[in-house]
Amino acid sequence: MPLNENVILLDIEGTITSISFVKDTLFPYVSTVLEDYIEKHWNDESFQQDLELLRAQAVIDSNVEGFVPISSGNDHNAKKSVINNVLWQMKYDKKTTALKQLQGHIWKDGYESGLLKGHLYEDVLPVLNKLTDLGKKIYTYSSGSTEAQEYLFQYSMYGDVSSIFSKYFDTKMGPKGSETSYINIANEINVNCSDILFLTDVVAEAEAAIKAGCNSILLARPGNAPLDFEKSSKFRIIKTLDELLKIQ
Ligand SMILES: CSCCC(=O)C(=O)COP(=O)(O)O
Ligand SMILES: [Mg+2]
Repeated sequence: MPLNENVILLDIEGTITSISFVKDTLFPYVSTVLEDYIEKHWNDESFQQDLELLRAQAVIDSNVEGFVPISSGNDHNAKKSVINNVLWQMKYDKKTTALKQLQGHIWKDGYESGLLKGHLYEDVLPVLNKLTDLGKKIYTYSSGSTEAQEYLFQYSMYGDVSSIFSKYFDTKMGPKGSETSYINIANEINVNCSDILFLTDVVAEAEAAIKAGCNSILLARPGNAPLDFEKSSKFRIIKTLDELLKIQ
């Protein structure tokens, strides 16, 4: 079966980057520096925009069990409540645009100081370069903000590899489990869904992409959650991106 699609759309965590890098390095970095970051950046325009999103998300979340509210104002209690709300969202690995935007801004310092280096599996760059040579366009779609994605690639363990990617997409296109999000991405890049191959480690995301009319392949990387046998049985499952070149 040839690789017919011209657009390769990649999930990041669990697909081209290890889940361990995200859960054991990126997320703990945020938890560690969060208090200092908020103290230092509270009055910055960029943080005030992040705060506006966090407050809007808090209104949406207010009925969720265990919800941690954000106090109004700019005093110590307000700052403490923001920290506690962010830690609560992170505890449940919430994929809200508000949390993801703030995390991206916090990781920027870590990447620029050299403390963070974006992880990529070793097969990723050689295969993406070959696919690019074959005329394929490479895009990413992650719950991580587009800025967070760009930092990961600019400051990757292989140096700045951001030029391989035509564009990054995040939850501003919609949640990854919703078919509409894939239609939005297709519209953004002016192609039919049938011209997109979406690679992911999450069956629900693959199913949403298929419903939208895209093709989808599942990644089974070491350290990923085991794939549900029945639900994943209708998909091709690959262990590394090398297998994409074999279906040329
Ligand atoms: C762009 S790196 C940060 C990844 C992240 O925050 C995340 O939630 C991972 O989500 P993905 O959609 O890439 O599985
Ligand atoms: Mg993933």
